[in-house]
Formats: sequence, structure tokens, C-alpha cells
Amino acid sequence: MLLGCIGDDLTGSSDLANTLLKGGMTVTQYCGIPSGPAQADVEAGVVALKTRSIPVADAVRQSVDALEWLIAQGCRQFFFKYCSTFDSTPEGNIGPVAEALMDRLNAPYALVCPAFPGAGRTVYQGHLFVGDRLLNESGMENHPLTPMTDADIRRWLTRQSTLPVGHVPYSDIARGAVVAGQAIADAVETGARLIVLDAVDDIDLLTIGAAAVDTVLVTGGSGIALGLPANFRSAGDLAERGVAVDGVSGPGLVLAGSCSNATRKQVALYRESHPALEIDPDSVIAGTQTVSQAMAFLRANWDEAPLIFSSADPDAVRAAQKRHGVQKSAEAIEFFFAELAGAAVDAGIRRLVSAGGETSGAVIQGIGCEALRIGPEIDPGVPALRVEGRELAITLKSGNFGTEDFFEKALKMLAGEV
Ligand SMILES: Nc1ncnc2c1ncn2[C@@H]1O[C@H](COP(=O)(O)OP(=O)(O)OP(=O)(O)O)[C@@H](O)[C@H]1O
Ligand SMILES: O=C(O)[C@@H](O)C(=O)CO
Repeated sequence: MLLGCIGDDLTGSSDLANTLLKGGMTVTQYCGIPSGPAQADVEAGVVALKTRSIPVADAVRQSVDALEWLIAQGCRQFFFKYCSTFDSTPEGNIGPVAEALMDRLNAPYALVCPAFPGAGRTVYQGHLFVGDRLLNESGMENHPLTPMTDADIRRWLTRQSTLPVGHVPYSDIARGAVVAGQAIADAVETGARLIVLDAVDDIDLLTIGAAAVDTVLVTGGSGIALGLPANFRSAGDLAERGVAVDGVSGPGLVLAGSCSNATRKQVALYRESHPALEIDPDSVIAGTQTVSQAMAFLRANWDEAPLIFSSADPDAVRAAQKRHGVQKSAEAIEFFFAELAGAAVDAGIRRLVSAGGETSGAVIQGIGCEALRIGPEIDPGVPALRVEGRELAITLKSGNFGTEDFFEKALKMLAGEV
């Protein structure tokens, strides 16, 4: 294994795996830290954790454990994947996890770049944009677990970390890998250890990738991984296998626990033409809406690829959180989706679409799965996936990714109908 990656959620990890596969690497996504060694042909291993919204100390411990496993696989470079909208709180977890990984790796510095221009996320003057809006005006300020109320990544990171934060502006990145590399070295020289990089286009990410050839720890969204496979290729280390993954036919199901803008639009469109069941946090917590009821709904609509969703608008989410607390409402819904996904797959669901990072973490826990093979890309950042060793195709969609007709399109691609 050449490149060892740690993802802080399941959807983000498949986003990264997708980028590395497109870059020509042989990639496997692991659901949690594997119990044994990786297969010998894996060039990039992505250990998908569910650490984005858990207490800092737990996130640090799990991430360092994942790093130990990746070191044992012989990786030469390491990647910490978080969200392209930098989802975190002022306490963490991005800064503390990056710090702990740097400590273990003895890394003098780490690069920090959430940009993913293909999905509209760019960094300019240290500020993160979603399309033409600053992050804190993009809808992300309403996120149920990690409301992003400041677009200045340098300031947000400084709140989370004890390490000095530096910045390499677009004017240096735009001048190519040599100048960008020198600007990174200059920032390190002046004492910076976490270095935020501007990037507004894929070409900037390729520049950064080239400049990062000897960087031990790269952190960011999947975008900053764009340029990394080329370094291994230039060194003659890639086998260039070109992996093919077959589709799976059989009953389909869509589970949506994301309350992000894009998912809510996808839910609204899909339910116009498919049976849909809404999961309500009050009823789940009160025990009046149960997984058995949801399974009865699924069985009644077995051949129509039904949708089961809790996606709600920000006012409804806030009201539920006020009544029950943020963690309790999130956990109740996640637990519900975990149990439901397990029961649905046991009952014979063969194509599963899951929307939302935390939700997908719960879904994966529910169906139980060690490793995923990466298939064709459905929409930017969202690949089709095959559960290793099973007749089950899934996709784990980040909350804000995908076109409005994503669910329909995904079910077709999971069946191999491209
Ligand atoms: N109706 C609801 N009320 C309150 N909380 C909800 C509701 N529906 C879902 N949630 C919780 O909101 C959180 C949504 O996070 P999730 O990561 O799944 O989506 P996302 O943040 O949009 O996706 P991503 O992390 O991929 O961008 C989950 O913890 C989920 O359980
Ligand atoms: O980077 C992104 O936006 C996604 O891969 C993600 O992590 C959302 O959960």
C-alpha cells in the first residue's frame, strides 16, 4: 500500500476512494479498521471511520489506531479526509486529529485544503466558498451537528488547534508547483505547522498535488487528492490495473437521513413517483414509530424501490433538537436507520442508496461490512460500491452531493445500467 487514508465519515471516504480510483490507483475502502492485513494489490487504502461528530478524544484515538494499521501496511504518504465544507465545531475534530496524526508521523507540517471545485467548494484568501456564497451563508450554518458559522478556515482551525496556522494564497498556487512548494516551505520556515492552501480550480489541486510529493501528511476534501496518484505514477509505482465492478440486480431501497439542501430536493423529487415513508424524531423517540412498521411499509412496496427518509427543513430539525437535544435526536434517527438497513438487507434488498455521512455510517454498521470495492461514478464525488464478498450494491451519498434525480440514477447504476 502506497497511500494510507483516514476518512472521518463513510460518504466522504467513498468520495476520496472515487478520486483515487479515477487517478488510476487500485483502491479499497475499509469500513472501520480491518482486523487483518490488506490484500497485496491495494495501492490506496481508505479507512472509513465515523469520527466527524464524536467527542474529540474518541476521534483522535480512533484516527491514530487507523494510522497505525496504515503504517503497518507500508504506506509512504498519509491523507486525512474531512468534508469539503470543513464540517467541525470550534472544539474539533479536524485540528486535534491532524495534530495527533502529525505527532505520530513526526510530520513537520500538514497541508489543509477542503477545496472541491467540481462540487462548487473553493478556497480563496483562506475563506471557503460554496458556489458563490461564503460557507457560513451557504446553508451549512444550519447543519444539524456541525453548523459552520465562519468561512475563514484559518480562524476556525486556530480555535481547534494549538499549532500555528499558516496560509499559502492563490497568487502563489497559480504560479505552479515550484512556487507553491517554495511558499509552503517558507510558511514552515516561519513556524506554521497547519498550512491552509487556496484552490479555486482543479488545476490548482493538481499543482498542490505535485508540490506535495514529499509531504507526509495531506489533509482535506477529496479534491486535494486529485494530484497525488501522478506522483506515484511518475515514480513507476502504479500497476494501472483498471478495476471493473459489476452491478447487482434485485430490490432497491433509498434511505435518507441527511437534512442538507441537495438531499431535501432529491427526496422531494423522488417521492413524487415512488412510495415514501417519513421518519419523525418525536415518534421514534416516543417509540410510536418502529423499525417493524418501516419494514412492513418496505414489504408492501417491495418492487417499487421505496424511500424512507427523515430529511427535514432547518426549522423542523431545530425544533426537534430543542425538544430532545442535538445528540439524542441524531442518535435516535441513526439507530433507527442502522437497524432498518440491517433488516432490509436480511430481507433481500440488493441495491441500497444512503444519503448523509452520519446516516451512511449508521447504515454500514447496520448491514455489517468490512470492505467496499469502488465502482463507476454516479455523480461527482459519489461512486457505486460493491460490498466485498456479497451480492449487495450500495452508494453512500454526501448530503449536499448529487443532481436532483440522483436516487433514480443511482439505483439504475447500482444495477449496472449505465
Ligand atoms: N428530522 C430530523 N431531526 C433532527 N435530526 C435529524 C433529522 N433527520 C436526520 N437527523 C440527523 O441529522 C444528521 C444528518 O447528518 P448526515 O451526516 O447524515 O447528513 P449530512 O450532514 O447532510 O451529510 P454529509 O455529512 O455527507 O454532508 C444525522 O445525525 C441524522 O440522524
Ligand atoms: O467532502 C465532501 O463534501 C464529502 O466527501 C463529505 O465528506 C460529506 O460528508
